[in-house]
Parts: sequence; structure tokens; C-alpha cells
Amino acid sequence: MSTAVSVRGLRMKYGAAEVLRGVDLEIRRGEIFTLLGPNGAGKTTTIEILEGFRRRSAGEVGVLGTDPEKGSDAWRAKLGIVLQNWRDHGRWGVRELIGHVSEFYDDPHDPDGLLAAVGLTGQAGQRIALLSGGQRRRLDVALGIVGRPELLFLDEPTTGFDPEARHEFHQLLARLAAEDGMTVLLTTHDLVEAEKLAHRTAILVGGRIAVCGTPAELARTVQAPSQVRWVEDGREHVQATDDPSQLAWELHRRFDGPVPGLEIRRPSLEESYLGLIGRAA
Ligand SMILES: Nc1ncnc2c1ncn2[C@@H]1O[C@H](COP(=O)(O)OP(=O)(O)OP(=O)(O)O)[C@@H](O)[C@H]1O
Repeated sequence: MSTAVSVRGLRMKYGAAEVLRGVDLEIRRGEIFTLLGPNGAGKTTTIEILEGFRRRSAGEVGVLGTDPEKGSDAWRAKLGIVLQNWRDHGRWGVRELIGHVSEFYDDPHDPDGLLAAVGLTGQAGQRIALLSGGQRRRLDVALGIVGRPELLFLDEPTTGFDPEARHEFHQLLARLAAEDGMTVLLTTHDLVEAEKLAHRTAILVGGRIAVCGTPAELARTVQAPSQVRWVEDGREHVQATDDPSQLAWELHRRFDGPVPGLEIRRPSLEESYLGLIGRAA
């Protein structure tokens, strides 16, 4: 079976507020998939429904071939779950906790190798309460993958990571997906992170998937028009266009030579994304 997650017409209401209004998603096995969206878009709600922690209001959901509301212990054992706020194990040592959790699984990662992979070898003997925010998140990730899950859910995993830790973390996920065939579903606010890491990304806005695709597809779909500026009759003119070279050429012909004050500005992907979530919200 090549589909890891399949979602059709997913709806979720909290009281009168409809947070998810018909979400459709298909995630393939071995894929790193990011769910992107502004605060309150419903990313955590979606992930919690897929994990089996929350009952949906409507729609069809299959996770590793099972409806999460009917998931058995054997099904749950195939999932790795990293929540935004992990329960508190403050008095445990780092190595001690990973070693302990690894014993619940048949074929766990070696705890010391895993500590090295998430960059916590230096903190192996430290109490968890003394870790920094970023170190704590790395430990959360280690706990999520120690049992070699088939499908790993990560809710905003890199919040609090410094750039080096973020880079190493991306490499670790890419390795686990490529070598172990692990599927990863990760939420983030960060378009640049999604672009670097994910095979595909879906943008959740206003309770629906606004755009879904590879980084190249996303860039094409999300990209806002360029802005062309020039000065004519003593006034500055601005025109949005998908083909700035055509407009520049037309202006050049109209002016019969150089266009006064000509400026062409292509918005960054980040600006285009902000425009998209502003328009769709
Ligand atoms: N248990 C709940 N009861 C009522 N409303 C809730 C509950 N959980 C979430 N919500 C609301 O549902 C909406 C979506 O929340 P959710 O946490 O899924 O969004 P998110 O995209 O993960 O946001 P963030 O990026 O801030 O983590 C928000 O308006 C939130 O206030």
C-alpha cells in the first residue's frame, strides 16, 4: 500500500465554530509532508484527528489503512507522535528516559546513536528539567522516533531550534525518510522550512487546503504578480503583472527609448504566501 494518510471532506466543529471545512489530503508512504498555515488555521486539530486523539465532526480519514477512531494498540505502535507540549519528565535523565521508552518497542533505535543523531550526546546524563527549550524539543523528537515509527507526526517541531539544530534536524528527517521509508507529517508556520524539508506541502487557510504541491509547484501557484513601476507625466505609475518583461517592452516602445524610473519587483515567496493567507482567510 502506497498511501500513508488519506483524508476526504474532513470537518471539525468546536461548538458553533467550524475550524475544518472540508479538508482533503493524500500523503504517500516515505513522503515528508508539511502542513503550513497561520495561527489558528487548524493544523494541530488536523494532526490530533489523524493521531486518534480527537473525534472529527465529519469526513473520511485513513491512517496506515485504519480509521484513527478505531485504531488498535498495534496500529498506535506504528505511529511516532511529538506534541507541541510534551508531558513533563523533568526529574528523569535524558539517556535514562530514552532508554526506558525504547524498551517498549520491538526494534527501537539504539538510544546512544539516537542521542548523537539529535545532537544531545553532551546532555546524556543531564536532568530533563535543566535542558534549554531547543534541547528539550530535540529530546521530544528523539522520543517520537525511538520506536522506528512508520508514520511520524511532528507538531511545530523546530520551534526554539537555533539555525544549526534546525539544519541537523532536517537532515535527520530526510535520512529517516530515505533509509527507513518513514513517512513524516509536520506542521510549521515557516514557509522556508517547508520549502527546504518537504517533498510536498499543503497550506491550510480558512479551514480548507488552499494549495498543495511540491516546492516548485507551490512557488508557481503561490507566487504573486510582479510590480512594474515607472514615471510618466511627472507621476509614478505601478502595475501588477505576471509578465513584467512584456510590460517593460511595451513601455519601452511607448517611450521610444529608456523608460523613466523603471523598476521591476518580483515578490519573495514569503511575501506571496502572506498575501495568499491574507486573501484566503
Ligand atoms: N479544544 C478546543 N475547543 C475549542 N476550540 C478549540 C479547541 N482546540 C482548538 N480550538 C480552536 O480551533 C482553532 C484551530 O486551532 P488549532 O490549534 O488546530 O490551530 P493551529 O493551526 O494548530 O494553530 P497554531 O499555529 O497557533 O498552533 C483555533 O481557533 C482554536 O482556538
